[in-house]
Amino acid sequence: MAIRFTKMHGIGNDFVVLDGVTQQLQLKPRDIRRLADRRRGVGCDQVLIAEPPGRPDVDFRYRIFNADGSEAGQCGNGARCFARFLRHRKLTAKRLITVETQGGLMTLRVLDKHEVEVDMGAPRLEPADIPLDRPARADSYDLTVDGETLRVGALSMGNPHAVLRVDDVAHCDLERLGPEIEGHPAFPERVNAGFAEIVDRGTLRLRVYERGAGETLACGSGACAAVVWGRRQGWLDEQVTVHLPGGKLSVSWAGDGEPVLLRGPTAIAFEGTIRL
Ligand SMILES: N[C@@H](CCC[C@H](N)C(=O)O)C(=O)O
Repeated sequence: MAIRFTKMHGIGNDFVVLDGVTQQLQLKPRDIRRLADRRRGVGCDQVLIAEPPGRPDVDFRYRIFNADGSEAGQCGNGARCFARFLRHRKLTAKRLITVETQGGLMTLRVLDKHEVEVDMGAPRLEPADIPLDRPARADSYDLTVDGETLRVGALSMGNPHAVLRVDDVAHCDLERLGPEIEGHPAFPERVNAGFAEIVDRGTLRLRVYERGAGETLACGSGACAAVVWGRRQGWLDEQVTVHLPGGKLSVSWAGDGEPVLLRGPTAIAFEGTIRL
């Protein structure tokens, strides 16, 4: 099977994006792993697929697969690239696009040639919605990792996130703690692990060890989760610039029950065909 693809990235979080509207695609987890393989395939953190919607009030179905072949409910950087891809491939001419994901509905707003803003919906804080194996909702949770107790925030942005506050993100223990938090038994569907340094009330530095992909250069939903947790702790204002290894994103959140807005650039790296 020969598949046309577009290789994109949002500040270095990279994607193989596929048109499953005009192309017949039936990909198995091993095909996703092959596409994502940086030596044997195209290489990416996530594979994104555009499909026809399952309901009339939505423009497209937006499917997200991690490099390890698992399917995810949300990808913020991917959503921005997805909007640009839909217009680039002439699948739509709209600037305001509604998509459905496993994690819920999202609105994508194309601001100019490169910049896209995504309405990520309201964060979900109940343990059952994350999912997190804890009997009651709390501001932070104790997580035992390697005999050490970590105090983390946990919430869902349509996908699960744990956020840990660190003093210096450049020298935090992400390589050791990232995989331990990702696979911690308290998170039955695994979790994305964010390491956040609060610089001031409007600035965060963040690194994310992503579920199913390892450390990425940026994670949009991770940036939103870190801002939500930081704001609920009283450390951050409504508008926050999040600095990630690959660049910066803008996140704004008015507070409980309100949607999180994520804004940043998108890039097309190259296009081609791969035989699976
Ligand atoms: N890179 C993403 C998140 C991708 C999915 C995540 N690894 C998961 O499994 O939930 C983003 O920009 O949000």
